[in-house]
Amino acid sequence: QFPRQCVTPEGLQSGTCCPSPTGLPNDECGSSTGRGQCVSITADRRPHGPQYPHDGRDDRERWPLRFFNRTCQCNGNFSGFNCGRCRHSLTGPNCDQRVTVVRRNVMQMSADEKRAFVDALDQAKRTVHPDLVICTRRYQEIFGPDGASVQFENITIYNYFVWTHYYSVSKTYMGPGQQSFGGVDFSHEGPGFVTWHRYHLLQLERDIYFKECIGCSFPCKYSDWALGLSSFKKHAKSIIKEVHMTHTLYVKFSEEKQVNFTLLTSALQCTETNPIRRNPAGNVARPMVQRLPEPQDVIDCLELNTFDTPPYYSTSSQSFRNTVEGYSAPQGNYDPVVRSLHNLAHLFLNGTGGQTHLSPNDPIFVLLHTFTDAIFDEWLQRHTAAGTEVYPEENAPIGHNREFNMVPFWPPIRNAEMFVAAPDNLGYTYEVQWPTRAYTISEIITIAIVAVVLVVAVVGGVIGCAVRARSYRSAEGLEPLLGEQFRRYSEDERHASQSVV
Ligand SMILES: O=C1C=c2cc(C(=O)O)[nH]c2=CC1=O
Repeated sequence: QFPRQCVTPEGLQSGTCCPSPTGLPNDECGSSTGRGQCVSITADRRPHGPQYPHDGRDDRERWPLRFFNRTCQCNGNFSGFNCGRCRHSLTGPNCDQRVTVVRRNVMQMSADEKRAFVDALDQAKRTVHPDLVICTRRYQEIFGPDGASVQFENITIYNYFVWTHYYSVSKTYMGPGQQSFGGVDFSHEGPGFVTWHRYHLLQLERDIYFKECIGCSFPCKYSDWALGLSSFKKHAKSIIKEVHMTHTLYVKFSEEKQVNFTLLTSALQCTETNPIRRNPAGNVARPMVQRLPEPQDVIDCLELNTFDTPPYYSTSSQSFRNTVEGYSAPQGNYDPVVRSLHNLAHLFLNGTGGQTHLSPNDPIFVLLHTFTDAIFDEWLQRHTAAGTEVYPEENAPIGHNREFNMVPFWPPIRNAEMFVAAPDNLGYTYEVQWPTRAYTISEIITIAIVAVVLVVAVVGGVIGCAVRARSYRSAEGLEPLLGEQFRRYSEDERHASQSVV
């Protein structure tokens, strides 16, 4: 997960990763054209949350300081490890043209559109990442046995997407003969969950966009996993088939026991014959996960006002983040036996997609997480003003994830993409029909009573008016309008009707 140009023995020893986007000398971070400059990284030094009782044992803490302490800081609309790219939603040589893609429901796409989506993922599975390589060992061993053969590997674009998730959830290696620590992972069960995964999808979208399709776009697609089991059964086969990538259905990084070795990835040992497994609704040992979330669950979760709550963990109650992640009931109350929303959708798949260290191997992950992100997007629109930071820095909780996210958009590394701001600057929008809340029994009774009262009042009023009009007409009808017999008001009546000033 580092730029290929930076992982030379000299580059690692210098601690500086500031490549030039043009390849020209004296142009680190595109400084000659004002794109960016090479700066020292300041990582957040506040203590980790209590869920992670270690300090300095894991390369991922205060990322990426273990590897590099100087990187590019890009100016204005520029972005990327060398400031050679544009920020999300911008394109063109000067990064001043806005592009917005629409992330659509895969079930509403034509056969040709679906094929194009699957083909793009398939290409991504087979195309070596143009810029990034992965680090296959822990830092102590990064220079190799001879001190000069650095331990990095090429990886394809899709497998890089799998890898970043895998790396983020890996246990902390505590040393030979000691049990690895798995009490937290670095991308789930904490405030960074939705933002980490948002960036994860953006990264795939942008890598495919740049590699495959310069000048066009590759928006992620979603599938609505909150249909409930009965609707899902109607659509499930096609949902699952949509992303059936025939020649690439194998699992990378499959060995969880890797945590006991210093080798980080078993991909190197893993053959491409290890198939992706799916058995939706098939976990008979755990009936609770044989169902899918319901539309009402999404409605309830979107009503929670607070983004996250203490202890900023999988035990938080009344936290939108913990609820959409699926460790709380959809109404927000934490219950250790509950699995809902995103977690339930994963576990429902009952196979590769249900195991955190494997799940992105199954490309249905993209559809599942794009819908999770759509819920986050809707929550932001309903609960924050445009431009609001979900956590302004001074209010940011010190949860375990806050300290060491794997991607630099959340502390520790500050750059323009760090905070999740208004959705309109991310370059995509969603096309989702959000379910609306069904009325409760008491609301239905109240509405019925009010309706009956109104009807009675209106009907009564109409009848009353009609009767009065009739009697008036019958009385008046007897009198000529302008005849001698025209009825006069009595003197008393006339006085009574005069206003007193
Ligand atoms: O891939 C994932 C698999 C998960 C399983 C659970 C669970 O609640 O047991 N949660 C998961 C999150 C994932 O991202």
